[in-house]
Amino acid sequence: MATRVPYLKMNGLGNDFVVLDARARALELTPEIVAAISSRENGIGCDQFIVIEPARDGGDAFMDIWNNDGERVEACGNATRCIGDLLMQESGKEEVAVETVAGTLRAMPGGDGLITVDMGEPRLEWHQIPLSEEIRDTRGIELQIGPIDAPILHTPAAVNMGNPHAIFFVQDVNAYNLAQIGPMLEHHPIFPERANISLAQVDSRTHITLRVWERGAGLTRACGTAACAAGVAAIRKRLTERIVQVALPGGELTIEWREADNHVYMTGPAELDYKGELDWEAYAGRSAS
Ligand SMILES: N[C@@H](CCC[C@H](N)C(=O)O)C(=O)O
Repeated sequence: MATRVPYLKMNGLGNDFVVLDARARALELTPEIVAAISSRENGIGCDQFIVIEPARDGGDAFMDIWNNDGERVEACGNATRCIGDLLMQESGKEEVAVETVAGTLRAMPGGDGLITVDMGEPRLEWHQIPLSEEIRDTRGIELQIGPIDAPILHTPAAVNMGNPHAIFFVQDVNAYNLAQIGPMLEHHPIFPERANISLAQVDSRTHITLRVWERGAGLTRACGTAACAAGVAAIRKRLTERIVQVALPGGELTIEWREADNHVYMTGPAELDYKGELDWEAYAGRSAS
């Protein structure tokens, strides 16, 4: 008999997730099953695959995160708002602690139906990003693509928000073919764990426009950790104030890097699209063949 596994389809600014709840029943996941369910061609389709597991360290739940290519990752800002919202609704609490491999993140109401997540401290040292060679100043690392004397893109900032990010500050984010250059930069040898690649356009001291090529997922409508990383990079370069609106193709996030605790706070929407059930054996069988 087929095993029907309930799932939720959620999104944060169009960055979409298949969410499974493994708190009551453990699920035997493999990269192949995750990739099969995440496929937009013959699966359910999502940018990231999220599994809610029992808490391991006194929080409200553990969030296991996979990219749609079937690789497990450390962080996802938009999914943290979604799971935080879910856990708050379920428990009636005003604040919840979402555990991830990168640390425990607090989620709370952000006003106007939005959710705020304390994303913790950005990591800025070259070995924390990580980079494959010692670079003292990660506000602009030595990396360029295109001709040596007329590079197309160069000197990105590097920030780790639980996961690795490179941010290229440009005049016009739409002037580049990110689908073409994103994969090259994601796999550049300077990033031993690969990297999420962003193009950031500073519109004013309180507004950034951002496009993101996500490691393991490609072009997405939004990336929460990239918005945090871009905010941090812009503030470090003294291009913006400590609170910025970051506009992504899917909508806007408010990013605040507080001086008081050195933490980055991200505020934005979390949406439940629908509830479904999937046939586990169909995906497990397909991925085995
Ligand atoms: N969409 C996410 C980031 C997901 C992980 C990323 N692709 C990686 O590989 O690090 C977000 O909202 O932060």
